[in-house]
Amino acid sequence: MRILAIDQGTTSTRAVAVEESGAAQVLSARDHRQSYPHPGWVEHDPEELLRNVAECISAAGNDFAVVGIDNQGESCLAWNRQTGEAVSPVIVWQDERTEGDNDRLRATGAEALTLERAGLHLDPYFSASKLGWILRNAPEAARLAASGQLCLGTTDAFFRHRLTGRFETDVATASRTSLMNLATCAWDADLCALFGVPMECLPTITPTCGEFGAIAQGGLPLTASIVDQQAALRGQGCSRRGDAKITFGTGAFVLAVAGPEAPAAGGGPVPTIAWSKDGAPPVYALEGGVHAAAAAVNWARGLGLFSAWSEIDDFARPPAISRGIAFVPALAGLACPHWDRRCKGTWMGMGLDAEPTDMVQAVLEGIAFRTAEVVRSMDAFVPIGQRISIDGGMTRNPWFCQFVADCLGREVRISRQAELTAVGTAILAAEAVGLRIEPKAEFTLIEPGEQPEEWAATFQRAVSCARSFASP
Ligand SMILES: O=P(O)(O)OC[C@H](O)CO
Repeated sequence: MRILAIDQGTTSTRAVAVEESGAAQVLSARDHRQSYPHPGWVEHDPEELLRNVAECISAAGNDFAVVGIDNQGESCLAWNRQTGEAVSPVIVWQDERTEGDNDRLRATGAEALTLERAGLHLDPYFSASKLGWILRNAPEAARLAASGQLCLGTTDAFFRHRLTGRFETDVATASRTSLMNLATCAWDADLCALFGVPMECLPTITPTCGEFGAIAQGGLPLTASIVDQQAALRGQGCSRRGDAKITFGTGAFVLAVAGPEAPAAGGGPVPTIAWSKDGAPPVYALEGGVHAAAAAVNWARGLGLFSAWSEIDDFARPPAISRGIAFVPALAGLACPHWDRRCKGTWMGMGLDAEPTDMVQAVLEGIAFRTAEVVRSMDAFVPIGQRISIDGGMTRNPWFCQFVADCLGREVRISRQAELTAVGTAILAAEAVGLRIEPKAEFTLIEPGEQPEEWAATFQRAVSCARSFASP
């Protein structure tokens, strides 16, 4: 028995075959274009994403029991209900164009409503203000809305509509929009009105696994649909309250299982749905992200600060922070727990002796310090276990993993199992039809080393300086 997982992330789309043993093999992978049409705007071409998904499914063949698909979270778009044709670009989760809209809503006191109902504060990260923006700025979307022919949704709903003919989204992805009531798991009329999103344009909310129809090309049944971060949480085997994982991808996302009750919404870490099965109450999670992780490292490489990855998996000099050099990786704003969009990436403390290597070392350290800051902020809502599972491309860097463990003051566990996001998606897809995938529990454990307390304090000072530079 093999399950096909389609991992549609921020930078690429991959088809992964997952065996009963959890063994995962990447069958095909396609990158897509990132567009930055204005400062702070990030877009994808919906047809390119869909083509990549369809090509990945075709290339994989038909020798699978079922298919699951995971998506890039809050990224969203508008399309024509009749033709399925997109009438807006995909506005990506990193996009900041609705910062002013969110500020204006905050000034009216609307954040009390979003926190109470969706568990989310006002921020361009979540889909709602982006969908409202599309309706106000894409004339074709407004025309279709007037004639009852507009679909608004996250990328998963677009793929599912075009692939299976069913206009549906899953409850975990819906919990990232700020339009869904976190307690009832239904679209909320007041939230929709607040953001100017007509409720009738939104997809039907389904559990994360179930019978979601057959994929038009090839006829394989789609039985799971979920946000990639939640899929990774499942793939890491996190199931008890406090079990947590960090995926170091484009961004670094910490998710912790909260259990059958939604964690309190405080405007720092974000309560969210982890997954749900038909008929059963959902499992909640708590999330906090560092919005530029591998994106920051790639950016540093693009600047010419290093060329080969092997150059940054060990450093001759002691940590940059111990030498007074810090980098705040706020290249896409400073997310949890600050939610300060104006703050930008900032190096501090360099003298004439500073070298490119010091700057990259500070970038890696900054990502680790920020991640530890996120975990600390989550601890107050859901006590996080003493062992945290980590995955993602950056975990191939042993120096970085040790530094993360030191900053967290916790043991980190790196699975030898590859492709955990796809594995999590496949586990859910299999469960929907009564099949089981049981990955082997083989890990590398890294014990935390002692880290002088003043390093975290120095980093916090750097964060404060970066924030006050942005908003004096
Ligand atoms: O596609 P990734 O792996 O960068 O993850 C994106 C997150 O789900 C955004 O919240």
